[in-house]
Amino acid sequence: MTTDFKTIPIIDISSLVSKCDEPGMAQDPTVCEVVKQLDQACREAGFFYVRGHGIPDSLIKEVKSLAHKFFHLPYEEKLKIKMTPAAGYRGYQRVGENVTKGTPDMHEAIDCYKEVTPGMYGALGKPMEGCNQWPLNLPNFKSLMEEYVSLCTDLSRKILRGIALTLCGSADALEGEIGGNPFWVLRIIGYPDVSSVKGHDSNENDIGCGAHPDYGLLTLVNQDDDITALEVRNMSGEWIAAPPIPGTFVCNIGDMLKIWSNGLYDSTLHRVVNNSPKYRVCVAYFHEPNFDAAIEPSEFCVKKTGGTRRSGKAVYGEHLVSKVQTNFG
Ligand SMILES: N=C(N)NCCCC[C@H](N)C(=O)O
Ligand SMILES: O=C(O)CCC(=O)C(=O)O
Ligand SMILES: [Fe+2]
Repeated sequence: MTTDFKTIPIIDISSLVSKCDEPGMAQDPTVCEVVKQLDQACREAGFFYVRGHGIPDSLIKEVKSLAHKFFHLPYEEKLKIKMTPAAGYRGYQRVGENVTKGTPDMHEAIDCYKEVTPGMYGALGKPMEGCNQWPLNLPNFKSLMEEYVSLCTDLSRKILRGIALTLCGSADALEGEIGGNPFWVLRIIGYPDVSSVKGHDSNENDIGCGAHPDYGLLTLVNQDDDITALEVRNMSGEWIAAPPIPGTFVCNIGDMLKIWSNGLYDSTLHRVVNNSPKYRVCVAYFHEPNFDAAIEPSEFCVKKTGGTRRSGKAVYGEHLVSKVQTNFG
């Protein structure tokens, strides 16, 4: 459960990032301080900013700048990498094609997933089988995004070692069968500016992305620097802004970590409203469990939360496929 938080905490994770693979790191006072702050943020908001994460600012900026370049291409060009079920739901989706709770979202996006080869996970993985579709005439797009994914994967692994430490005293508890071979999702998202969305009298279409939780373990949001559009719902239902803070990622807990923590951490609802006169991009990296992991409340967290299991088992891949299939009608 979240609380009535009014702001989203900022955590400097530099000591966790530099020491999380050292033996004895669990006793290091600076690591313990980061871990304590992570725990508090995850309990109270399920959302936090990280600084001191070690991913170069130049790369973070370049990723957004290439995203802007792609979305500025003519529509026919973008359609060359159109997302289809046959392509494993990978590729470009136009504005309004993604649907949240029955309402079309006012965003366009490229969805990318870790590769799933034919037969890799049997029937479970079949809908996601395929290779990513990259823009053909932005030659460095693929290599830049792949480098970005690899750094985000490593950073998420480090943050999850801190979270595992606070939840059960052992840094590798979310590795192995849970997340030792993590699946990932990258969404490169563009939100039209307010004038192009509210072209006519209706304003029911002004939601860039409707209220939703994320699906996996941990999300890293890299958003445009000058527009506040992401909003997070607190316990009373108020929408708390998550404005861009240069040099940081916004991080949030997904459904699988909610289950594993037995609800101690919530996969907090959030939405995107771009009321700005500028086009906004966001590149969201989703760090997920192993595709075929069966996630259930961990013993430590059941004890911490009073002894009652608040959830049954969920297979991550099934959860993802059911979400993806309803996202596109
Ligand atoms: N992989 C993630 N988390 N994607 C988030 C997309 C959120 C919107 C989607 N239509 C939904 O309803 O979930
Ligand atoms: O655009 C953003 O800031 C967040 C996007 C988001 O929540 C998502 O794609 O899951
Ligand atoms: Fe999200």
